[in-house]
Amino acid sequence: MEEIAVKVAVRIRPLLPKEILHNHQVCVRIVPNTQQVVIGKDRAFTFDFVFGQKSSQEDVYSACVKPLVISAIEGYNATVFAYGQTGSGKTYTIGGGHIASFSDELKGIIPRAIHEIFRNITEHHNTDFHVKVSYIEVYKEELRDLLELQSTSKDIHIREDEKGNTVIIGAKECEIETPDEMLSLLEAGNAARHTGTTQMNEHSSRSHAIFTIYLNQKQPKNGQPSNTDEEHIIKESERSFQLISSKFCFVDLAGSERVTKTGNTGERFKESVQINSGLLALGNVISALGDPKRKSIHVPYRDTKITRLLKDSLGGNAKTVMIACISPSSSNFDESLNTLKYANRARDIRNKPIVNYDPDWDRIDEMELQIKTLREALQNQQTSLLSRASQVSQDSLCQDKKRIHSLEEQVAHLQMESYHYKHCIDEALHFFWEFGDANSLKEGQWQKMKEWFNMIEELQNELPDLFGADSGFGNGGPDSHHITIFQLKRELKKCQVSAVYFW
Ligand SMILES: Nc1ncnc2c1ncn2[C@@H]1O[C@H](COP(=O)(O)OP(=O)(O)OP(=O)(O)O)[C@@H](O)[C@H]1O
Repeated sequence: MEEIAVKVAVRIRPLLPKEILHNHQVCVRIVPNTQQVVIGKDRAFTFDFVFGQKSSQEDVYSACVKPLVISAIEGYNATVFAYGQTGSGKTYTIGGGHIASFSDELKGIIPRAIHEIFRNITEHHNTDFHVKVSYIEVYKEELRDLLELQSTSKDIHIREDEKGNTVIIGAKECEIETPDEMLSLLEAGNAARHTGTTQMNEHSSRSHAIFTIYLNQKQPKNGQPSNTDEEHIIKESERSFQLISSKFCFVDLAGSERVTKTGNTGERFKESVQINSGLLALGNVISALGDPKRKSIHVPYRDTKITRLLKDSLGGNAKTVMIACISPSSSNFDESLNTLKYANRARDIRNKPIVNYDPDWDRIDEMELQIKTLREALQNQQTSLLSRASQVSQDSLCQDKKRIHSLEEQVAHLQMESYHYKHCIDEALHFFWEFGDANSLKEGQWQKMKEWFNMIEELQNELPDLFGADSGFGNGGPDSHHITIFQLKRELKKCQVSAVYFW
């Protein structure tokens, strides 16, 4: 996995009207055509990007943030965070505050990124995007949902998933369809954020704010042509997809401040203490991560909420840009020098960005494929069962035919035998009639003769077909044999018809 450094930009804001009024001197400058900032006479620092007093919002956005938007669309997590002394221009740069009152030119990073993200979404015809947004703040070490103000800090928790991603549980995630919807949530969240007036800044942010855009994309796996390409239309059920989930965090940190200088008392003083301790903890995390022996050093992420929230952005799997904001005024020399040192340490942090494929989706994809294969196997089995059954029916029909044929032969044989016996009986009968009248027979012989005649009569009644209905002992003969064969053929026909009906 490739390691890349956290990129650090420095932005020097212009002198403010009141600073000009008080004749403040400028103590910071940029060395032309370099990425160097010099503070005082000769303290020089090199950064990835440097922006002077004349740099526009668009300059900052397109150099530092636009590449991160592209990365987020590709599936990387991205973070941009603004750090600096109170009143140095963090909220202005990030795009907080009352954004609707700004002209397009003055709009900060978040509104620009929102438009860029939606522009990219409309260009990716092949991909289904689901966009969500959450907006929370850490105020006096408590989490607050800026999109659901009635929820309490106890409802929101910070967790880490199995991949080391920071997950905010319990914060409202709003589904978004258009850039305007997202901008109005940003505006509403900005308005709900804790701000206050201090001597250093009329609209000072008293909290760390994190605006997160979640991008879930369902896209065809590599190598599959687009369905907009008419020659390659693939059935939806046959396409295989991958799900990529990334997030883009925009972090506006509360400003570091010297309590003596701000003149804060009461609630503002308590806020200052919390803000400074959070930023100190963040400084410790940055120092630990930038330490060459960092693998053996404990990184104190768990010390504060803001360090826990930024864990995957600092030393994790995100692509991260830090924008250090400084005031040019010599009255803020010490704070600006501190910010430059702090920012310089952040350049040593190495992250390991990865594209966030959703393994659950891969499993679903795999299961869908298995179901498809099983369905096909089941269908094949049904077809082969049917053909086997029809083979069986053909076989049994053949067997029936054979059985009927052998029965026919048996019946013909019996018919011939019975015809032969009948012939013998007829012969015997004629012989007895010729033999003489009853008087020539003895009593016993006459009795036997009568019994014999009765037996022949009974047989005639029982087997009329054999003896023939119209004659004494009938003339059954070969005709009755044909009748039986005809009946058997009829039975055979019935068998054939019922076999065809059954299958
Ligand atoms: N690059 C800039 N160009 C013009 N004005 C700027 C610039 N940066 C900051 N300002 C102005 O400076 C003032 C302080 O800026 P901002 O509120 O953004 O500071 P901050 O660092 O967020 O302060 P805090 O930490 O107290 O919230 C604002 O009036 C803002 O409009």
